[in-house]
Amino acid sequence: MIPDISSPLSLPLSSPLLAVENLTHRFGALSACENINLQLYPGEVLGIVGESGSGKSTLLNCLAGHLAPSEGRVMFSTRHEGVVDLYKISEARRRLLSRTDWGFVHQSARDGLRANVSAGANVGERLMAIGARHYGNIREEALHWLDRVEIDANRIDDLPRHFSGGMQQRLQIARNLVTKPRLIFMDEPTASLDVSVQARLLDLLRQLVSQLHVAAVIVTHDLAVARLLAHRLMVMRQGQVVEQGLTDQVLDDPQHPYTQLLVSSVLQA
Ligand SMILES: Nc1ncnc2c1ncn2[C@@H]1O[C@H](COP(=O)(O)OP(=O)(O)OP(=O)(O)O)[C@@H](O)[C@H]1O
Repeated sequence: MIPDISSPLSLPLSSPLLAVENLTHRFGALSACENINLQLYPGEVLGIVGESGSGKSTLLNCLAGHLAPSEGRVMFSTRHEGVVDLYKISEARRRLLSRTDWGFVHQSARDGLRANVSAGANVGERLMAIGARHYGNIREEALHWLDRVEIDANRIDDLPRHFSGGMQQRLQIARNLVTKPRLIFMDEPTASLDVSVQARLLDLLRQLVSQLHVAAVIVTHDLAVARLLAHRLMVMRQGQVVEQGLTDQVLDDPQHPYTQLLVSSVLQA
């Protein structure tokens, strides 16, 4: 039988892009996340959900190379150099990987954009950081990405602060995708937006992730966001993973009492 390579279920046929082994991070005596194991395959979207303080952002920061775990390893399959242990390579190599192989979309555009340079420069400078030098090509590529995130070409020279919240998030996405990463981390990418703006951004994210076959780890407290974007879900509580599985399975037939509570509280809202 020919395997269906379009299905996320067939992804484990390739090797993982990211493999996390027994990861723990402590802040003093507090275990913010504990003994986490996960694998993420190319093109797969993993949602991490849980209430405030459950350890989602700590885990995301450990995965994205921002925060060294107290224990355990984060193995990443790089484009050119095989599998590396993220915290055994130099800070400079980790920084380069974060520009070439992955991206990070922050909850607040303030953390993910440079406020004092234009929209075009926000996108273009990521290309320059990986060696692009030809001004015409950089501007053309920036225009292409502004178009992909539905920002009008005549806004290319505007500063991000003159954009609406939704446009700023779309610009942040363009800035991240311009270097064609294979993995993108997102920390509550829609949480700061109005509901109608959220819907448009979610639709765009869903399209881009699937068209570009980019893997993603998305942290959200919003189960509707998780349902729309994630193939697989991990539910965290007090630093531990209490349940994981395919998104529809976890949300439609939650097994752990905590997940049942999360799902039922949304239904009641
Ligand atoms: N820099 C820090 N120093 C000390 N404790 C921290 C630090 N960052 C987070 N914590 C603690 O670690 C635990 C997990 O926090 P974390 O921010 O990862 O949770 P979260 O699920 O992302 O929450 P939220 O949804 O509110 O962002 C919390 O108890 C938090 O108070």
